[in-house]
Amino acid sequence: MGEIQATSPLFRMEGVSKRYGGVRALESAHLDVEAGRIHAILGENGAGKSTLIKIMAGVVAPDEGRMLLDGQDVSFRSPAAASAAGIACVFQELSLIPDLSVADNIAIANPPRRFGLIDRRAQRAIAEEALARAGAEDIHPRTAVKDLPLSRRQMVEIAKALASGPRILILDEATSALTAGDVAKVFAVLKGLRSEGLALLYISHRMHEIAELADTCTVFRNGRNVANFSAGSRTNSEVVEMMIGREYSNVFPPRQKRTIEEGKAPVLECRNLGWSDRLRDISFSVGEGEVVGLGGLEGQGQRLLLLALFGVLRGMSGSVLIDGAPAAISGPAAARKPPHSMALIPEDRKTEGLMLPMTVRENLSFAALDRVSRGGVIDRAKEEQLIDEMLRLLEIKTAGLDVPAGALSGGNQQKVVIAKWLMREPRIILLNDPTRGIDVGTKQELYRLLRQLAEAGAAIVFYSTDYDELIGCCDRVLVLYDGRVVRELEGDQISERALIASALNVEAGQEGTAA
Ligand SMILES: Nc1ncnc2c1ncn2[C@@H]1O[C@H](COP(=O)(O)OP(=O)(O)OP(=O)(O)O)[C@@H](O)[C@H]1O
Repeated sequence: MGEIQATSPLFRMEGVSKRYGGVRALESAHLDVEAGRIHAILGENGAGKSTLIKIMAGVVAPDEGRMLLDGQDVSFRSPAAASAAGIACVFQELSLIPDLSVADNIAIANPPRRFGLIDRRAQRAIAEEALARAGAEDIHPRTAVKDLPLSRRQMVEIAKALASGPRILILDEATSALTAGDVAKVFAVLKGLRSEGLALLYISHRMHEIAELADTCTVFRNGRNVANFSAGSRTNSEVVEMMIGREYSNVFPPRQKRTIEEGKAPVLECRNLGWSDRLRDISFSVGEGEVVGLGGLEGQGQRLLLLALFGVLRGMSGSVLIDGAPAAISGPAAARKPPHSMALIPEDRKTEGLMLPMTVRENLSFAALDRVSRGGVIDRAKEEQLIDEMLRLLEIKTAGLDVPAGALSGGNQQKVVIAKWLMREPRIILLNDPTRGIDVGTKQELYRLLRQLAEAGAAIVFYSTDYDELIGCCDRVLVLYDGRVVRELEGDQISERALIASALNVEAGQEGTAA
């Protein structure tokens, strides 16, 4: 249990609970937050982390318990009330309005006025200062948010939080959409804010981020705070065990030594794929049972390559062969169906993967319609059995099958997306950085599942921004740079060092900037 400080902390939460219907999202939670410290909140998907911070940020009202700021009881009826008290939040889902400019978004809650009108000049100055404080001075305040890539939008989000002049800054997986360069910048900014005396709450599933940033850690499990300790005083495995409440062993399943049958065509082969100047002369093949990784810095063509294979891009040059025969994949609908039987597991569950107002059952059974219906009639027993299997395999935590997908925690929503695709039993599985926001325990299950699918004959292409994942999961890794494959690493050659060196394309000495 957490040690309680003798002096009163900047912020304290005592015995806070929150239930959603029958689900206990938070159960008698206790938390002390100190000024000048970075406090990591850890826990598996659905442990209650987002609920905790939504309560702190005035988004959700607790059912019971109290909160104290500077030793005084506080309760926030709205996000504006929490913000006025000095609590700002950067959520994992972006809150910016795409059609407005960066400056409008930053000042939206409190625009500066002059003679009753919005003072554009003052607004721009506020935005410039906030962007500079967030280490994003390169973003122009007049740019429309919709014209910025996701990682830059996230920086605007951080600037927006800083513009309210918070004493407590909460970041809920705020770095999961950032490029490595931006993450390094954000970390420097956060450390600077710490030395200015801000209290920071940091939620992330990435253990190396916690190790680098945090001073204090609190672990939540099933809505309760189960441990509180100084960062660095526990090993990673110990921390994970606290999170998942069971023993934790090696994350990655052993890599298989594969022997490809002579004369057998690879399941998937691309020859000289090109698309505008963004994909250039890409050739590779994936055999039955193989997991081939795509590595490199973000934005080097990896996502486009997956879209190209899935039939989304028009006007591609080169050819794709499946089982040795030229494949004419006219679009995603054709890609999904036999004989191709492809699946593309997306990273962005909100726009590509899930129908949030629909129930978990509807989301899942819709995907597997071909497998659960015969002659146009849905076999309910079969549907139930398939869905059950997936819920168990991926440890999806939901109050039931008939709740809307939008009521699941972020990580659990992503698991439903993965389940949805895997239920179709695809033969070619394309994964687009699918484990963002997924807790370490479930990642382990996912890696095992991928291995099993490969062993059952699937061919897998796995793009990941997480080096550990490429090292642990893949038989080979193709590193992309500026739309080309610049290196192919195999077996034990796949190391962090090799991946980083080839990602920067240092050996080839090629000039260029990463997008
Ligand atoms: N609006 C809601 N309606 C119903 N249940 C909810 C709602 N919001 C959260 N829950 C449930 O509360 C529990 C805690 O969810 P919460 O989002 O706090 O988890 P989390 O620790 O942030 O997870 P993740 O790491 O996946 O983001 C989950 O079981 C979730 O399904």
